Amino acid sequence: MNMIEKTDSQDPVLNIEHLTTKIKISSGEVSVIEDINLKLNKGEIMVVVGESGSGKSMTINSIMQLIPKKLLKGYEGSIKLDQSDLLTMNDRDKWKLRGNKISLVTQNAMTSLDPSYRVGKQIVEIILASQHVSKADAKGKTIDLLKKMGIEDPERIYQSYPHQLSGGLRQRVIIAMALSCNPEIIIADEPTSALDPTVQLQVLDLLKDVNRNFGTTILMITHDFGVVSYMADKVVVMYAGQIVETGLAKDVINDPQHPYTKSLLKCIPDLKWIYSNSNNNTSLFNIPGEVPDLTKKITGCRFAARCFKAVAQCSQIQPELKKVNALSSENNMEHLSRCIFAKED
Ligand SMILES: Nc1ncnc2c1ncn2[C@@H]1O[C@H](COP(=O)(O)OP(=O)(O)OP(=O)(O)O)[C@@H](O)[C@H]1O
Repeated sequence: MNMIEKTDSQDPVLNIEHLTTKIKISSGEVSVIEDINLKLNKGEIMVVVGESGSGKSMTINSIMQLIPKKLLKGYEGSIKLDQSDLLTMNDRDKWKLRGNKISLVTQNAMTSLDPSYRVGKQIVEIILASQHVSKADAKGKTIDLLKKMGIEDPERIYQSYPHQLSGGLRQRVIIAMALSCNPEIIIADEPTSALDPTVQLQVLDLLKDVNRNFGTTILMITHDFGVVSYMADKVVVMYAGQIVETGLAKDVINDPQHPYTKSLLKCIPDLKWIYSNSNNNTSLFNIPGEVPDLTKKITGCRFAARCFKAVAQCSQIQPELKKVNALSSENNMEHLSRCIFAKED
């Protein structure tokens, strides 16, 4: 029986429930992400933010099923794409569903492009593999996509090799490539972190255009809250493998409840140009200490050792995610925080 079911437009495009991913380590196993819940509706931009080691890549690699077999111990929970659970379907259905629905945009365009082929040919190959079109139509579609990515001379870029392009142009090509199989979701893994600041903004703008013009749902990961405030409809703040705060981006930015979120917000040099009503401190700030080693036992809140608000109770009891009083009542997105001091609904 084919496991791929039809989508109801009301259903989330991606629905992750209680996802825990365990990997093998020399002393046994460790949960690198724990009890992750994410719900993405069509056309939304969700940004997952956190420092290095917070579990962003493991979340994306779990969705993309990219964790090497020799490292993976197992998954718990579900990852539903259009109602079908990637974790319970057979490999053939899984690759077909994933291949047709999700495209990945990575931070280093050079690793996604084959240096020995002209970029146009690489996009044409993807179109020919995913759609029943002629070679001439695939070329026409590629030129059209390059044009839609804001590339002024698409014929020249089509004929170029990856190393002949600037970082920004390469990232535009990668986004064109990601769109070439008409995905419902683009997963963007730190798509701008290898670029100059001015080019970063152009690529973020391009992703916003893609979201608006193609209706593509975007799940992005970043360590930079500036990117969250510029891009996100919804935000998920991760720390040490857990979600510590989530909600509509404007609620979380204007009324952060978790001390980790507050600290990340303080790390942004200047938010005012984006949120004119923001009262955030504009001085540069670093969070002292490091994300804990997950292979060691942690009692209590995982952020307690670095938290400016911690009390004795914080290192004794692990807090649950609890619903806080959201600023906005629109949308069905709850504002949740994993802190005993979060103001309850
Ligand atoms: N190959 C691995 N072996 C052991 N532990 C790993 C491995 N890869 C990741 N981890 C652990 O999994 C946890 C989550 O890491 P992950 O790479 O998802 O974080 P991240 O937020 O994506 O960080 P970065 O921004 O540096 O990629 C961390 O505790 C990390 O040490």
